[in-house]
Amino acid sequence: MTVLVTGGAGYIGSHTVWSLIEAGERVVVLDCLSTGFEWAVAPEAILYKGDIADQALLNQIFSSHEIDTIIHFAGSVAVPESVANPLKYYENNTAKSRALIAAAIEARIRNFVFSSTAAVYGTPVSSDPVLETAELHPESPYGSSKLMTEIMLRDAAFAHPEFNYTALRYFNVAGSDPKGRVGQSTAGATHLLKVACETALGKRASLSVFGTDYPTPDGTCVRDYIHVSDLANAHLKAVDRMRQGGDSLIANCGYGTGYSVLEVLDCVKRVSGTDFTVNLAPRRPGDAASVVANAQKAMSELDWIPQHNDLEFIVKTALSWERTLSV
Ligand SMILES: NC(=O)c1ccc[n+]([C@@H]2O[C@H](COP(=O)([O-])OP(=O)(O)OC[C@H]3O[C@@H](n4cnc5c(N)ncnc54)[C@H](O)[C@@H]3O)[C@@H](O)[C@H]2O)c1
Ligand SMILES: O=c1ccn([C@@H]2O[C@H](COP(=O)(O)OP(=O)(O)O[C@H]3O[C@H](CO)[C@@H](O)[C@H](O)[C@H]3O)[C@@H](O)[C@H]2O)c(=O)[nH]1
Repeated sequence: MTVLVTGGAGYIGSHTVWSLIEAGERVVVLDCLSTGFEWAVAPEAILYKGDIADQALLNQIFSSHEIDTIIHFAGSVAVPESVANPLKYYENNTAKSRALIAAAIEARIRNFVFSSTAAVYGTPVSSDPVLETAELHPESPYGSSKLMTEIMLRDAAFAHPEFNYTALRYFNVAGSDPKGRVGQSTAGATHLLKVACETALGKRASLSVFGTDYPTPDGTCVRDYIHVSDLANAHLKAVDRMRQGGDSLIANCGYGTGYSVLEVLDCVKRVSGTDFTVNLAPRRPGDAASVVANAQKAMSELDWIPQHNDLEFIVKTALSWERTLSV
């Protein structure tokens, strides 16, 4: 049995590929390297450079390897970019996922794990950690593009009972491999923790806080930051569960603790020992005020036990990876 990892040269995908290899899995990666890196793919994995919607390439992969599971990370990931260029997101995240799901069903692949997101919730009505059953109100084209894929998976799994999926709704993924092999490497990132680490190390002159008038304790947006290695491990648990006959599942992946933008910046300043310049700026379109996970379902259904629920550890690993990158 072999696992096909789309987007396995990217940030979360490359960490998951390393975890799969360490668990003794055979791994094939499909990645067009638009934001990923060939060097990030564990050497034991076989890399196909190409697009997830390339039917001929998918047929070649399916006929050359005994794929029983697809973990589908490939996609476009930046909320502000999705506001500026929504059709890119509906194409790369929704339309191309449809093509991949269709090919998987055609090839009788049984298990499909999908990278979904907390962005499907928008700002939850209640300030309590959000459950999977909460109403879904994405506030950006990115969130909508991911929700549409979840809906396709739900309907496809209903129509094809032999096809099962797990949609993991990631909260804000951060940090890097504690063994130092991979980390978040794409230049021009918009993610808060990555931008803050770049600023702390002098790669950017300053950082802007987008919005200080949100209905949150300090007026800045609140997010649930999860260490990338814990998230990678949740995928392995999802694969195990599906192989043992577990049916389709949607589960949050976060820690259940919210940090405001200012709290994150304080932590980066403390850990790095740098007092970098922070500018207060207007709100960024597409941002939800506050979203924090209730991850009980992932813990009970997947038997997922997070190991790195500690913002300082997340920041330390993110900083140590950032130091290895020249730009
Ligand atoms: N980073 C986060 O905080 C976060 C949170 C929630 C969900 N996600 C989801 O997790 C997944 C991985 O995100 P990431 O942060 O690792 O991003 P990333 O940009 O580092 O990785 C995406 C990978 O997919 C590849 N790719 C993109 N489009 C492709 C295509 N059409 N065909 C083949 N390969 C393609 C890229 O080259 C890259 O290697 C995404 O689907 C993203 O939406 C990320
Ligand atoms: O320079 C910056 C960058 C970000 N922020 C703020 O920090 C918060 C977090 O932003 P960011 O790190 O960009 O994450 P999100 O917009 O919450 O989206 C991330 O988290 C989602 C899950 O919650 C994923 O689906 C997305 O792929 C991923 O980009 C938001 O309030 C931003 O406005 C700033 O104030 N300044």
